[in-house]
Amino acid sequence: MKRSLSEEKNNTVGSICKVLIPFSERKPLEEIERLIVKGFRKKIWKQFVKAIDEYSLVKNGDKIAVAISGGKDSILMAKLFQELKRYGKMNIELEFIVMDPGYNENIKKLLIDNCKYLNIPIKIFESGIFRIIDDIAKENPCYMCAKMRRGALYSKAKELGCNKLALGHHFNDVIETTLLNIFYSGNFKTMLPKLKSTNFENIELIRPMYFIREEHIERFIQISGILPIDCACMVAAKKISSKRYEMKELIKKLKTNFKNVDKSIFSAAQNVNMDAILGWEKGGKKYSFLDFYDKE
Ligand SMILES: Nc1ncnc2c1ncn2[C@@H]1O[C@H](COP(=O)(O)OP(=O)(O)OP(=O)(O)O)[C@@H](O)[C@H]1O
Repeated sequence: MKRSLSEEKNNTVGSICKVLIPFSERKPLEEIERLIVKGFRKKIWKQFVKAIDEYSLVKNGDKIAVAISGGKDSILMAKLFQELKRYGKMNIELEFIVMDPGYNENIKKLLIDNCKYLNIPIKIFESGIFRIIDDIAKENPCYMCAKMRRGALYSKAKELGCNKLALGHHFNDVIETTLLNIFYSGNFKTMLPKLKSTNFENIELIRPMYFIREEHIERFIQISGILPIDCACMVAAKKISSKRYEMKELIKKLKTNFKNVDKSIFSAAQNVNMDAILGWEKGGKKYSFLDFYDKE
């Protein structure tokens, strides 16, 4: 029997969805903005600026589409970009884009209300992705959804004349992805801080929250009194998030014995020793250490 999307959501979303309960009423906007550049200067603001500098993510004249899902990460990212424009020396233009995949009314209302309160001028566009995925991608909904979502965001960014698309992935997303790839795909591949789109010319994807830790984002959101969207997926939230959740728990457990284990996982992608690796892929071509063994 075919279940409706709302039934599906009730059945799939549950224990792994972390709901962030605000510590207090929403703080006034000026206080929230001050919190970003003062209270969380070291843990959030400086990390944001560091990623931008270290990986040259933003340049003068950029027009950046800041992708907002309404979750904690992208809400903070939007505010960070506004602060960068306000205080930074860079001359950039910002567009805040929200793709509505078929959110239910309450979720959409919460998203719009949060952005209005935070003075984030969003442009919402509909994609109908949840419905399409529910109909055509029963086997691998998360993969299809992520692909379609990326496509929809790139298209909108291009339509608005942007040369960059910013996503709110953070430090924990990066190391969890690295582990997911090792454990479930048998490859060593991380999430990069920037990449050029192969399908959409002249547009670069950037991840300026690359160094920011999730715990600091959560704390900032809770102190600000914002109630972000959580688990808005209505199709298959549990499938991929449960694996990600597994990685989160594993890292947490490992940290009790070795507190820098997260840093090590992150650094591993910066320190790949090509003299001690069996095989690799570059530009779609596979190589083995044997290809070079007798030539050295
Ligand atoms: N519906 C959407 N509209 C616009 N951008 C989106 C949407 N969904 C995801 N994104 C972008 O992709 C990023 C990663 O998406 P993912 O679903 O993994 O989010 P997340 O880790 O839960 O982060 P967030 O807290 O921002 O939702 C988001 O931070 C956001 O920048």
